[in-house]
Amino acid sequence: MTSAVTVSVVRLPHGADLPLPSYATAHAAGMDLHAALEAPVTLEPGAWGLIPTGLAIALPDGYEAQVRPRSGLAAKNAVTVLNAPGTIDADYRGEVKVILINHGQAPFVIEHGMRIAQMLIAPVTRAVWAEVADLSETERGAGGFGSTGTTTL
Ligand SMILES: O=c1ccn([C@H]2C[C@H](O)[C@@H](COP(=O)(O)OP(=O)(O)OP(=O)(O)O)O2)c(=O)[nH]1
Ligand SMILES: [Mg+2]
Repeated sequence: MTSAVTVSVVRLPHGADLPLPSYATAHAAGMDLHAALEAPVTLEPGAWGLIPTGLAIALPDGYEAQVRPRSGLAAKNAVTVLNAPGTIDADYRGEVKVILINHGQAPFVIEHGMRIAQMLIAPVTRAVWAEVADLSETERGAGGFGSTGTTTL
């Protein structure tokens, strides 16, 4: 059994009729987020929008929530999360919103209750700096951005 953390949640009035996000299968990593809309929203080709979920949450200290695309929307409609993965900070108390972009060639209509993205809860590691004059040497060194080539052989 995967461990679970308790996340406080408030359902805002415009999402009061929607179910809380839930895991679609026994071992799903993400909970699907629903659009909480007073009226349908149309994203024209190339357009993006901030889509409300009707939820405000309080994560435990040491955790974040990540807002990620749903592959079905991407594969079928070229609709994805513009800032993926979106970051929800543990100290954020505003409404969770999803920045959706329509990369497709047809308008995409978002209806109230539509499952538009998924949210993962993940532990956060914070860093402290150790400023030094030189970094340790490695085989890679400063090579990057394709320095190892692109062929499989
Ligand atoms: O997809 C997202 C991304 C962010 N947020 C909320 C929660 C997050 O804690 C807050 C700030 O997000 P971020 O740090 O990514 O945005 P910013 O542009 O740096 O804004 P800020 O200056 O408020 O940190 O906005 C969302 O609701 N959805
Ligand atoms: Mg920020």
